Amino acid sequence: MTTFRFLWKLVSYRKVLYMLNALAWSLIYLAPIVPGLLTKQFFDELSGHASYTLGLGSLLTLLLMAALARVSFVLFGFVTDVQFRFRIGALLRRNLLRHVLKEPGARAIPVSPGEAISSFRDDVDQVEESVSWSVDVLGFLVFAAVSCVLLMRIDAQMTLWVFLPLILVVSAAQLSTALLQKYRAASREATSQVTGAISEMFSTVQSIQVAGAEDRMIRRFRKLSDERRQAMLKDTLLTTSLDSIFSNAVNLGTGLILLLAAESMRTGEFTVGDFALFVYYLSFVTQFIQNFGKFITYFKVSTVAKNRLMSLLQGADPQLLTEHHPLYLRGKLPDPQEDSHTAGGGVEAGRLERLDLDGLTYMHPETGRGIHGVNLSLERGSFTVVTGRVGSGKTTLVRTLLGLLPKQEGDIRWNGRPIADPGTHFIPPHSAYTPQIPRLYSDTLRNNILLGLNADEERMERAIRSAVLEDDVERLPDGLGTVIGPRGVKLSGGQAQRSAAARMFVREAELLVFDDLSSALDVDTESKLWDRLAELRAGTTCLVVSHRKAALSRADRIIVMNQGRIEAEGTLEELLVTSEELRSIWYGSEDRDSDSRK
Ligand SMILES: Nc1ncnc2c1ncn2[C@@H]1O[C@H](COP(=O)(O)OP(=O)(O)OP(=O)(O)O)[C@@H](O)[C@H]1O
Repeated sequence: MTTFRFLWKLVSYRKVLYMLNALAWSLIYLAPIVPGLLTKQFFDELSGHASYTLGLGSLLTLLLMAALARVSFVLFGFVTDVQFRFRIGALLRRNLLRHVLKEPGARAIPVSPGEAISSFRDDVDQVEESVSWSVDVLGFLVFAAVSCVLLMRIDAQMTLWVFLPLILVVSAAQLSTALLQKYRAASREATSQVTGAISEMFSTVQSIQVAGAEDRMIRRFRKLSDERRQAMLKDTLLTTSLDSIFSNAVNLGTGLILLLAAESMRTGEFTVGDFALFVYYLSFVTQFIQNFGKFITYFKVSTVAKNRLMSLLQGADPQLLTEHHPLYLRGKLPDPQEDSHTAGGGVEAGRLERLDLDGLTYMHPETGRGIHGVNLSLERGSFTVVTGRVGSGKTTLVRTLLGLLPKQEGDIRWNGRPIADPGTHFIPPHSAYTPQIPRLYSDTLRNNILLGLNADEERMERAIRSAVLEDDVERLPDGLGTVIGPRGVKLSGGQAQRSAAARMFVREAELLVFDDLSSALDVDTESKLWDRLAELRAGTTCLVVSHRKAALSRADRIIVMNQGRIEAEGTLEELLVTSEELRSIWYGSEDRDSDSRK
């Protein structure tokens, strides 16, 4: 999508507002025409060259009225500008955020969160700036046309000198386009690298301290900051140089006019009023030429911003970014649940009888590893354990099933019905999931478990009991109302995992998917958790990634993964006889389990 088309789509989002804004700024730019003519009249009257007289009082009144009119236009212009800018910026951010939220969870953004935030903030601002300045160009061109006609009628040759700098400015800006884009892209990239590094450092303070890596982190941060300084310097230097070209070209024009005017005035062809009009308009032309130059710069820079925003779409249709949607700036917001249902392609509640995976394939593009041709069937109420060595593809399998990674081949069928978009289907009440590393927020434990769900106390208590969390809740200073710190740092690893399990249980979904839930639990707690799950949620289908005996010994069926494929499957008894891989996991697990008990 070209930058012009991209900006045009944004303009057409609020056409009327844009036109009002353009009208306001055209009037602001046109307004100096009147005081210019009045000033000419004033001087012509004084020097006796006026063809008619208005009188000093009338002239002053008219000048005052012109000034008041301009002030009102400026106020109106600022109101329309702010309203318009806010709306197109909000639309861009809304569309981008919607896309990010709809992307398969594990690949939501292609950059670090810090870099994405910097794009949401700076790139959108840049685009806003460019659209906003476009109305100035319109106003300026109208002013240029009107003042050109007026001045041409007085002295055509001199008029040329007034407008010559404009041609110089446009040519200079055009010539430096490629370089400016390159420098701006580099400075934006360097800024995102720094923002990304700050966000990574803040989120991994503990790991940095434990690894004693403070000095190395600071060195890396210093290097990134240095690179940013250099990139910003080049960018600012070029932008400032362009600015100075713009203003000096205009100063040159002024000098030439003064020389020419002096000559013409001596010969008597040029009145003092004409001179005043030229000088008066020239000051505005100077300001407008600079603004025009700014617009050209912003337009070029917005190409860089547009490309960066598009890269966050990860190959999706670029039109998504400028699609027109309501912003709900006034009144009641629509129910988000309803919205996601209609947008998500239909989430019909449905009791799970049978889930089938047929030839499911996902290879991580970065490593070419993942899962290949996985076939699997889960019956209602079954407890299936996926096991295998580190890196055998267990997590990739459950993430692809849930639509957190986009499947590349294969079919998923829910009660025999193909699921086209797993990402919108495998959510509560169909399924709930606990990832390997639970994500908790700096809020109360209750809010972390509910995440906005409207569940009654009884349901909450059931979830907490299923997750074997009741004793921990009792010991917390404010029970469920205890704030658990950023990313749940006030909880132990096991408590965090069981809180994430409670979050899953409270959703009372048909299918529960656990990815290595029990890795921070002791054997007794884990056993209790599986027992309670069986007792409190009979009929729930469970898919569990684990290598631990507590889970393996309860499994109706075990799937053994090796290098992204299913190597063996069956009951524990069968596999202990037939699968070498399972035997090594089972007996290895014995050592690990006894270690964890020590
Ligand atoms: N985000 C990623 N990008 C690139 N390759 C990945 C990514 N995640 C996993 N892989 C690769 O895919 C393969 C399967 O990884 P996966 O995480 O599914 O294994 P796993 O069996 O769950 O391992 P673990 O027991 O350590 O969780 C591995 O070879 C891994 O290197």
